[in-house]
Amino acid sequence: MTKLSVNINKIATLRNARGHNRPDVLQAARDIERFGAQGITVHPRPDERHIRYQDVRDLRHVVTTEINVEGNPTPDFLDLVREVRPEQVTLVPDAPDAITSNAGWDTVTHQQYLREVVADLKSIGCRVSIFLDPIAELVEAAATTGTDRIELYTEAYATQFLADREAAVAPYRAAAALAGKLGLGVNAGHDLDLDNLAWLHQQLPELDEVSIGHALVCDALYLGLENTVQLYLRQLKSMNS
Ligand SMILES: CC(=O)[C@@H](O)[C@H](O)COP(=O)(O)O
Ligand SMILES: NCC(=O)COP(=O)(O)O
Repeated sequence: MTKLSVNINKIATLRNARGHNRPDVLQAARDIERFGAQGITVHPRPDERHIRYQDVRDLRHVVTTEINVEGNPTPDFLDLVREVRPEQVTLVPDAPDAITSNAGWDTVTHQQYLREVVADLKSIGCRVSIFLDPIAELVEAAATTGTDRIELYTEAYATQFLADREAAVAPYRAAAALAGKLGLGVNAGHDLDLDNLAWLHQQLPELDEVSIGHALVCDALYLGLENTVQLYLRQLKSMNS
């Protein structure tokens, strides 16, 4: 079964635009779970332009499924996850000023560093996932760090999907199969939407979880949050049920 973890960053972006508490990020998380999502993802950035560190602390008392906290393991980030102890931490090598995540880890170059971070996070009970591009040597190097999972960075898939869905998915299918052989779980995320999700899901039987935020929140403006969450869940049903 492939789980849907909804990234609520963009709900916080809207809230922050006015400085009050509308929309209420914690209530949104509760509702998203009630609508059927199996997890809540947040990616607090150093400038706290959307999810704030305090939101992550508060979510710990609200989320009953799983919290997935994404980010670059800076000292502040590591202090936060040590305090909150989310079910999953996804390591993303983004620069402080990145508009959004724009690269995966070079797990070959940063193998030793990642090994230390992974061990630290696993020692406090977090499942760890490493965000990377679908390249065999990156998957192999990730496996040596002790990580539980990888998260395949799907921006390239999403960009190519409409022109050639088979070419778009081929490297992801190979990377997921390799990860499975190496004993790693497989997550995926970035720019997934109602058009491209079902094909990725059908082609990657190893897929444990997708985290989706930007497109899902955009769709919710037109379709409503409950309906939207259920439409995304439906894309993940074909091989699950
Ligand atoms: C790792 C990843 O792909 C997501 O976390 C994405 O970067 C969302 O972050 P933003 O909401 O800041 O764009
Ligand atoms: N890990 C990916 C994520 O959380 C959401 O990415 P996006 O759907 O906002 O592009």
